[in-house]
Amino acid sequence: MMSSRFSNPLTRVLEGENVQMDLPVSRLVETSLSRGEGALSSNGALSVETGEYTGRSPKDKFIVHDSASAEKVDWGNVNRPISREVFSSLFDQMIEHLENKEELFVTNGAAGADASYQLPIRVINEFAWHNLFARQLFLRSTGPDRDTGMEPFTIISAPQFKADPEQDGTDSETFIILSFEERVILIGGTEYAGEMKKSIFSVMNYLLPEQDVLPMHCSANVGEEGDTALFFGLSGTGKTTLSADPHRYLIGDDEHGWSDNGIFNIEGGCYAKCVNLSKKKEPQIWNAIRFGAVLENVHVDRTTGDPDYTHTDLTENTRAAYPIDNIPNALETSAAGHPSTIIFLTADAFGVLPPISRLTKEQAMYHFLSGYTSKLAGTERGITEPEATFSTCFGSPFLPLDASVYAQMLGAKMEHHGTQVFLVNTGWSGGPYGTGERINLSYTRAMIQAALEGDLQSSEMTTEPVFGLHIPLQCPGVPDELLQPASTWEDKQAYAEKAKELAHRFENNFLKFTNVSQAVQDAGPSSRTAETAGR
Ligand SMILES: Nc1ncnc2c1ncn2[C@@H]1O[C@H](COP(=O)(O)OP(=O)(O)O)[C@@H](O)[C@H]1O
Ligand SMILES: C=C(OP(=O)(O)O)C(=O)O
Ligand SMILES: [Mn+2]
Repeated sequence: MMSSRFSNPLTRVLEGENVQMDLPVSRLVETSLSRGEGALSSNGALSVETGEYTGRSPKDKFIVHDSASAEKVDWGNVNRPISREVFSSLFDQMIEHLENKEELFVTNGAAGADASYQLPIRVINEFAWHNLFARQLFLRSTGPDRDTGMEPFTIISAPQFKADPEQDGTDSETFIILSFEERVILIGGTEYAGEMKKSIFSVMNYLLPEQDVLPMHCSANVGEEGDTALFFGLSGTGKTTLSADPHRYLIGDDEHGWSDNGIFNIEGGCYAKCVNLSKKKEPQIWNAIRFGAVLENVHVDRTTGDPDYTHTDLTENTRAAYPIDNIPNALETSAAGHPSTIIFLTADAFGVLPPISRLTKEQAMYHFLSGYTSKLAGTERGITEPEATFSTCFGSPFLPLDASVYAQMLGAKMEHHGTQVFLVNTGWSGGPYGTGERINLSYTRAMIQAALEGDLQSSEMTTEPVFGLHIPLQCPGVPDELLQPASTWEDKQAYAEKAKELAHRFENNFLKFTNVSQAVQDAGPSSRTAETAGR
């Protein structure tokens, strides 16, 4: 197996007397509490605060530029190169930092529920609650029969270690650095636990395509008939919420692989947004937050210990992390057959996309490449209100390779398996963000149910003129007028203008895709049509 010049200091750290290896959940909770890292809330979950960083720091994320990555990575604003020297110096400093700690917490886990594609991972933390998070979010002990002899990918997360940008060559005191050559991820300066989860996702996005498996930023569930559904979407668009469906079996809430055998979950837990969480609207998630779960930056009443999900005083990006089996109908195998339906979730802050529309094969490719949505407040540093963005494959912050790699794989698989695709707007309607309203969750659920149960197949469709989207005239449980975006806007002229503006954005964004067939290019909106419609 690979022997790296870094493995020795790592082995030294792991053999240190300060290491607490693979503590069970109850001990990790106890230890977090006794170290004063958090408090128990009345539902039994451990509640913690992460200080200044309450969302991801994409601008502080780097990939080491080395012989392994040089030719493979799609370098740019998302995948920013950093030298081996910078990595190696930070690595050495972090090792020293860890060796000086009174206690260290190490969890051995894995990513990828399908044994053929499983990656062993090891997480080294200075905080017990981070180790609890890792234990709950990643796949748990792989067991001796799964011991492939593969060197684990190691996360070293030491938020109290802060870089000195002048000396260390980072952009700030915070850094997330992935080295594919050394199979190490360094995280310093930030306590937001989502960095650990999403950096392993980036690793899987790098490794799986080599094995002919498509990694996907999507949730997944399966119905009684074995009908698998995937829900792609950028953060906050509803992957976790909509995949927790009492009528279907949950496979995973955020990251999956699609191989020739079907789909499998990459993780062992869920990471739900909690803002305005209500027992009535989201009972599965509400009930999943209990002992062993971690509440991150949720306001907890000091007297009663009750979480108050309406508070956003620390951040809008409040989170709950829990093992997937806290959801009653989670599938034990974490795997299912080839998807029959794919749903692209978009939170449209312009308020012009229909709440549900059916996509042709070409439109599906067009929208997958475009990845139009809004960044919602709080998930990334600096985002305070919904901001329109195009995020290729609905997950560009996590894709080390050129987007076309993933898009081509998806196209081929959808074609081969005859997967039907819908675009679902879980964002605004009746006007843009600020004027319109967020589409009611119960309506979104009804539309998705209809799509999955085949009720929209026979429904009559109308073609919306600007984006060429096919909108059902009717959907059980949803008022007809809500289905047609133009009819939800009082000011029709304003609607036409906004639609045109969004169409322009789509067109401008798509200019970068030069290698795409004419049919796919033609499947996008036409701002010329929009001009006519606006007159
Ligand atoms: N129509 C809707 N569809 C889905 N989610 C909605 C809708 N309206 C409001 N929400 C809220 O948006 C958030 C979606 O977050 P989540 O499911 O965690 O997203 P993701 O998993 O994609 O990051 C939840 O807080 C949910 O309550
Ligand atoms: C955890 C994140 O995303 P998601 O909501 O998609 O899980 C994130 O973007 O930090
Ligand atoms: Mn989620």
